[in-house]
Amino acid sequence: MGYSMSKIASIFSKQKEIRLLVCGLDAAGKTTMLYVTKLGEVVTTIPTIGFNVETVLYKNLQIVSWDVGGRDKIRPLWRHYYQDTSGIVFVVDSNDRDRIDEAKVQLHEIANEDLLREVPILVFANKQDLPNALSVKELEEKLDVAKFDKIQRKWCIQPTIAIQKEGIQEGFQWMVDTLKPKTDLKAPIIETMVDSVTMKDDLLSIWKSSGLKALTSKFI
Ligand SMILES: Nc1nc2c(ncn2[C@@H]2O[C@H](COP(=O)(O)OP(=O)(O)OP(=O)(O)O)[C@@H](O)[C@H]2O)c(=O)[nH]1
Ligand SMILES: [Mg+2]
Repeated sequence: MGYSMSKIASIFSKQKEIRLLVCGLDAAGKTTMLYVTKLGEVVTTIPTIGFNVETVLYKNLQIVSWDVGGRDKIRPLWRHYYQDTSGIVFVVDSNDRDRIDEAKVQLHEIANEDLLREVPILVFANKQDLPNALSVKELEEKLDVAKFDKIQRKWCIQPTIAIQKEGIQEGFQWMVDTLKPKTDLKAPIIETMVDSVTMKDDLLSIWKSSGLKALTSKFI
């Protein structure tokens, strides 16, 4: 399935600006996903070293990516990137059974961050091409997503093979469908604010023109 960033961006085109946080343990396939998304191509990656935040900007789509493995000392810095994040994309190496518990801990830690507590969570169950890969059903259990259900948190586990460009677009489509009702909800709130500004202007003009100001100033 070949596609490019513009196709993914068009999924998001009705939204203003979408900021997604892509994270996951090292070697999960985050950089590969970013490049597939950006270029529509699989590139050869080397491990992203240090606190290396990768950002892809395209039209109204902003994807910020970093790995969440280990480095406790720099963890407070991450908060800087949480602001205005609309959704979490958590990439898991489904084949790495030894580190699935570590991935679970990281997923729940990031999901519980104050600024991210209400955003939808898309889990890319990556490397589904490998013979030892955990299935979506198994991952649901291992990652304890039932916890998210309890608090009515929106989540989805999307199987992917990043190196074959499979499943990524479907995952982003879920994200935008999930974010849509939220965006629609905002419209009446904005209108109400505009209404109240208009109302305030109307009241002020009545106030000025009707001599009420002079009248009330006698009593105040
Ligand atoms: N078999 C298989 N390998 C994959 C897949 N996606 C990524 N890889 C490989 O996994 C390795 C790690 O991928 P990266 O994209 O560098 O992983 P990362 O999450 O950015 O890793 P860090 O930068 O270390 O955090 C690379 O050799 C990729 O080619 C996949 O779907 N299947
Ligand atoms: Mg990387």
